[in-house]
Amino acid sequence: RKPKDFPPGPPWIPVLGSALHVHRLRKQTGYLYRATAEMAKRYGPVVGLRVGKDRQVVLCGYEAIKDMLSREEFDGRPQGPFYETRTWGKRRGVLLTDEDFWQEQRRFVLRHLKEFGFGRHTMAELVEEEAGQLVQAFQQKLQGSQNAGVVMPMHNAFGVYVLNTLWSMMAGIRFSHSDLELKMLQGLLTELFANIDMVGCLFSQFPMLRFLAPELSGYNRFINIHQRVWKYLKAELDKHKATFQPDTLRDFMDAYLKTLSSGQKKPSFSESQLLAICMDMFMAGSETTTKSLGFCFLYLLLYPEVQQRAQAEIDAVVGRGRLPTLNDRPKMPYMEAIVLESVRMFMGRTFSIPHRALKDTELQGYHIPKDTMVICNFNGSLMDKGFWGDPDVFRPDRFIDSQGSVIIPDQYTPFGFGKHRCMGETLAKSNVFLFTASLLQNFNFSIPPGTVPPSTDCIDGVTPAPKPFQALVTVRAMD
Ligand code: HEM
Repeated sequence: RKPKDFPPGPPWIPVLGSALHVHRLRKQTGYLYRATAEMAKRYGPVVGLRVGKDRQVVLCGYEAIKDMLSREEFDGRPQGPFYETRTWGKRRGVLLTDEDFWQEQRRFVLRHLKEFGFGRHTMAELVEEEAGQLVQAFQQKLQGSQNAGVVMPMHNAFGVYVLNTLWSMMAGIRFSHSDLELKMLQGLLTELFANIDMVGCLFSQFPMLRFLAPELSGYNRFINIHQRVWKYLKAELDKHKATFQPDTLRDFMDAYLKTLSSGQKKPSFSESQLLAICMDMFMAGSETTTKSLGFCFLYLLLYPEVQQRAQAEIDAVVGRGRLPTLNDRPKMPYMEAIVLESVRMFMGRTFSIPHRALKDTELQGYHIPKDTMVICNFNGSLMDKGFWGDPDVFRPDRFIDSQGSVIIPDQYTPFGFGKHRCMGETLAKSNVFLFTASLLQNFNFSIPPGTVPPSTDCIDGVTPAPKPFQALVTVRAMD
């Protein structure tokens, strides 16, 4: 039964709730974010659904999103098999935990990552090092091609470089580009992200399917992928334990191990929690930034004039004699605006991580019972025609005011806000900025001759991915 004064939405039928309606709309529109945006046109910016066992409220307008994200009673994260199976039956990590447990762990992660890289100076060194490696790898691929250039896939060109900036802080590791196991794990994660949604998946909404159809419902694959990531991280943790010295902390893993052995640790600290944090960072950190970069280069191909303006800014501020650094960033508003626009194009096609009402409450005049899942469809804020005017156009200028400075409107919410705000925003933006600026300084990117322009359609999933595309990469002439 629909609770009294619950937000309006499609009818609920026994067992399935509104699942069939959502499924049909998703098929028609191609994407879950579009299906719920369509519902918002009919029912308003706060849509109430039931999908299998889950009571969900989807927010599609900026006012409703702001209202929810800034209120503590919505700071819960969903509970249930989907959110617990990934950490073997107990809620662990920082991405999908809540209340005191999450607060203690979030505080610890932020404090110690600052020490090992989130601090301005170290982060700059790590990101600059990786950007340099990325440029070198492109130079090697182009060696001998003279002016003709090389056609190469661009949608997935950044995975290992992005992961390295984060993993140097977490576990002191820089992965090699020939690390086949890592490539395999990244491939599995991309596959996993394409087969589940932010709001769950078949076996989380209909938990009986775990037993009735474990293969068909994706349950077995979900377990298998998590087991492999877990095993990989556990092997690294074992290496750390074997070489751990409490007086010389090398990275975040060491800092956590020291707390575990201190005898004064709070009950939320455990070895499996350390592994869960690593898994969360591995998942939250690499897929998001890599895909933002994918969208960035997709649009740079489609909007060559944006690429040329960025190159003119890079030449004026940095020149060609050295690579760009994060210190150049304040003097490069157009490049900064490209970062903001790329992340808008990425997150405008998806949702926030789901929240959960911690008690019976109200939102925008509707009753929200305790334990309802509440999720923001960022399409409603980042692609709102009424606000942005031409949301589908890649136009970095929308973030630059008449004085030439960067302005970020409140409506720009891709990292969320409130207490669960993204923990990796600074790192993600630094990566997108420096990887893009370094590549544009040295190369031109264009649509390969004789091919059609790449599609801006994406692959649906937890985070949207650009469809595979290729670019003709040529060395920029020194003039
Ligand atoms: C372009 C890249 C990224 C985008 C667009 C993004 C976006 C988001 C969003 C929307 C949330 C949810 C906020 C909420 O629930 O209210 C989030 C949470 C989170 N992000 Fe990111 N993120 C990015 C990169 C990263 C990176 C690089 C890391 C790792 C360092 C990271 C770690 C996290 C964590 C741990 C959370 C959970 C925070 C919490 O619940 O307390 N993210 N992110």
